Amino acid sequence: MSAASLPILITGAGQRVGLYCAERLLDEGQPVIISYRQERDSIARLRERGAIALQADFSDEAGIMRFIEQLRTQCRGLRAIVHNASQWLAETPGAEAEVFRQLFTVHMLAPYLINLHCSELLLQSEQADIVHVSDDVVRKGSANRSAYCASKAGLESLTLSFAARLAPRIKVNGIAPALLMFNAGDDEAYRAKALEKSALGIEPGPQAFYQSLRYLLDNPYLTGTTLTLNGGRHLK
Ligand SMILES: NC(=O)C1=CN([C@@H]2O[C@H](COP(=O)(O)OP(=O)(O)OC[C@H]3O[C@@H](n4cnc5c(N)ncnc54)[C@H](OP(=O)(O)O)[C@@H]3O)[C@@H](O)[C@H]2O)C=CC1
Ligand SMILES: Nc1nc2c(c(=O)[nH]1)N=C([C@H](O)[C@@H](O)CO)CN2
Repeated sequence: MSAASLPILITGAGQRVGLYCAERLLDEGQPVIISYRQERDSIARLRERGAIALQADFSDEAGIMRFIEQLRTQCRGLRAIVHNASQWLAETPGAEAEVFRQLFTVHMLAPYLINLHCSELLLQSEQADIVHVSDDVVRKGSANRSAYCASKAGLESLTLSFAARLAPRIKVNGIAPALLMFNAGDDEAYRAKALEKSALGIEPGPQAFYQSLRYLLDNPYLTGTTLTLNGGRHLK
């Protein structure tokens, strides 16, 4: 079936980067399915534009499997799956194991189970892609967010494994961003320090990410690749 008519699934697209990508795909006439955890005004706007929005909490296996069952009733095939859902959690003292479990579940178990159970939907599309969203911090580790970093490193390993497992019919790649968008609570000192960490010193916004996603979706000769999108952080 022609790729253009089948939807692209973006997980965690109720806000920020995922929402921006969903809006841009809809602008281009691409059908979209999103998952979201919390109800937001953005969800209604996406539905008004024709997107299918499925509520899902990937904090345990049961929630992931409920989403997969819902998804399979909503579409007969998929053009691509973008594993964007993520929590940027630091380990809170005394709750380290629970934080680690949550991060492993959303960043590794959810993509793993969704890929296992939904790759047959991708096989309905002439062009088929899976995109894992990791983090440039995997490159050197993180003293402050070790569990987050480890879970994203595991996701990068899944990129390699699924690329080998699903070739040649399905391409599997990743994007490893550094700072894309600050959060509302980030103060000036934090912002200045974060900008200083890269050679280009900018907050690029979600459009830089979307350009990378477009590249992976449009290029037929890429699989098992994780794109660095970090403003030259590795040069500092
Ligand atoms: N923003 C940045 O500067 C950077 C982002 N990245 C990566 O890029 C991607 C997009 O970043 P950004 O837009 O900031 O991401 P967000 O922090 O906004 O998270 C995206 C969505 O993930 C959803 N989510 C979180 N936990 C769960 C869960 N357990 N089950 C289901 N959904 C969940 C949230 O849903 P809800 O809001 O409904 O709870 C949220 O809207 C992420 O993978 C992130 O790790 C990497 C480096 C830098
Ligand atoms: N799920 C999220 N992951 C990350 C976020 C975020 O807001 N949500 N933000 C970052 C930072 O921008 C970091 O890259 C620079 O300080 C990392 N991951």
